Amino acid sequence: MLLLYAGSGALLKSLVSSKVPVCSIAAQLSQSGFTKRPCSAAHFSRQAPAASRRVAEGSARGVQPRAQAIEFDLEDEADFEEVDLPRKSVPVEVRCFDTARIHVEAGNGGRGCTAFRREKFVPKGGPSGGNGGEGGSIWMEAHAGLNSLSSFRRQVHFRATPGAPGVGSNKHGAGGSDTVINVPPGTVVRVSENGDAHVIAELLHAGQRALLAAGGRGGRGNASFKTAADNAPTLSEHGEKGQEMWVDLELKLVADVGIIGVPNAGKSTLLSVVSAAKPKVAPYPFTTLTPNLGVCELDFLTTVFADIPGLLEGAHTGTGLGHEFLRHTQRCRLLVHVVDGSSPDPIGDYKAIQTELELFNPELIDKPQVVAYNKMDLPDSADYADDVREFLHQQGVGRENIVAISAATGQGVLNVVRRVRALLDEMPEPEPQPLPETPSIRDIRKQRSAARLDDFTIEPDLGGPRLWHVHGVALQRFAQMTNWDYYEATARFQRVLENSGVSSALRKQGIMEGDTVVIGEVELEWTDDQSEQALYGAWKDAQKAKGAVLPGSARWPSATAR
Ligand SMILES: Nc1nc2c(ncn2[C@@H]2O[C@H](COP(=O)(O)OP(=O)(O)OP(=O)(O)O)[C@@H](O)[C@H]2O)c(=O)[nH]1
Ligand SMILES: [Mg+2]
Repeated sequence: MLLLYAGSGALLKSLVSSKVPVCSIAAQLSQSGFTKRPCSAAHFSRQAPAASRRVAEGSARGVQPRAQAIEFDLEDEADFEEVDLPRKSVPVEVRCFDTARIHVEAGNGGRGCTAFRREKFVPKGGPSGGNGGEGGSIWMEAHAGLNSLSSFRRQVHFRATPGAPGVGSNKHGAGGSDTVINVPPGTVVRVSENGDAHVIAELLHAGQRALLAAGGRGGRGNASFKTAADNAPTLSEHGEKGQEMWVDLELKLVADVGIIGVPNAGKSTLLSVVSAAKPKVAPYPFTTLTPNLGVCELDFLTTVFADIPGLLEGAHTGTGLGHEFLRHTQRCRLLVHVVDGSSPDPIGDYKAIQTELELFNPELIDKPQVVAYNKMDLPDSADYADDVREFLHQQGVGRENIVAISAATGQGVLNVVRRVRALLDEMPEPEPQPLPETPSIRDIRKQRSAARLDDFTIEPDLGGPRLWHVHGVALQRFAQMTNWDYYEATARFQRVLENSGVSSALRKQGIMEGDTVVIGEVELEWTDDQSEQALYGAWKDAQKAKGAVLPGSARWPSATAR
């Protein structure tokens, strides 16, 4: 025969009423992350005497016992039939409340224009194509009114608008508009490159902004290519592509005090008493799924409290979303550990949470802690307060840091706040953390233009159709911005291939007539004939194959005259 003592959790209640065998209850509970008490028979036997004594004492005093005992007959096979219980899992909405992965795409630059000034009495008016506008950028801003990343469940992709194309009469295109993504203060932004994640921004204070993706540069119009040698160029560029990437967001709340404890201990109730916050309070575990913040004012000093969702045994391994919840404690200067006095084993609860803190991050256990022994208004809790206090003292917790409270009636809550304030005052002011430098658009542009055209690598792929991949940041951008509709642009690209050493490197590696050279998204066919006629012929054929009408006219100085 085995005794199972069930506490006040809704899950336990449902299991208790369904009278499921102990083994399947244990399996169900551990599956659901509830690895607490009912895990092993050994644990039951340790708890059982104390709990039955308390139940008996409670009934003697006419108190409704909060723990129920159910008997299972190990001999009776009927008790061991498999029962199909609905699997309790953590609700879906918590899955991404403090981490999120989003895709940001800045706007492309606008296309440059090829145009010539045509005006009565102004013969040979010259090139007048304007430049394209810059693409909009993506910014991230910390917003004081937010406390979770849950909005990113609904929206994952963020785009900024592209720049407008340039037009004739030297009119430049308008810039695209920026997109600002609001996040709660305490958000860390990471980018993964080749499996390595590095922080690109950390938004700690409301109003702080960081650039995530810079918009592309506008393409130059033909007026920009006018030189003494070529005063009527037909050449213009496409706009540069805006940066795009997947970024990982992680929220680590910024609060002075973190309220921690097992589920249902009364953490949210405590927050609602010490501050004007109105978190949901309910008599079942996991009422709180996203941390709540509250501001408490005492002696003209404000303290920010964070009510962290309940932690379970095994939280450091991620059980019951432990990682997500524990992460929030990292930035708190001090912890208030709420112990549920009405729990069958308050000391076990305390120890379990301390172990989880230590296993998650040993620094957490060194944070100053105030232990709030809660629910003192209940007779059971009050009876065991002294035992618990003595135990905590033996564990090294200073007597002044153990406060018996009743969050529901407000008894002792002021003492908690006073103690918290005293500890905070004793602590040195936190040094302002150096924020990671977030590059400005100018920095990003500088960085991009620092890339050199002769900095490239060649990767042959001769297995099937003979391909030669040429990798190089500057070269790929050059290919992307080249407007192949104009012969002059094609000829310019050809010159760049020669001058940067790509052509000679390809020749050296044994490229053959008809092979394909891939540069970014552009594919070119290799021919050994490097004469201008051959290049023009190839360009003209490509344009015809595209069905493009060759630009220009008999009056317009263009390649069609050739
Ligand atoms: N009698 C009594 N009940 C309390 C006290 N504090 C909290 N409770 C009750 O305990 C239950 C749980 O309270 P919550 O504040 O939601 O507990 P929590 O720790 O935030 O729970 P989770 O968010 O689920 O982790 C509620 O029914 C509260 O009314 C108290 O001091 N005395
Ligand atoms: Mg709560």
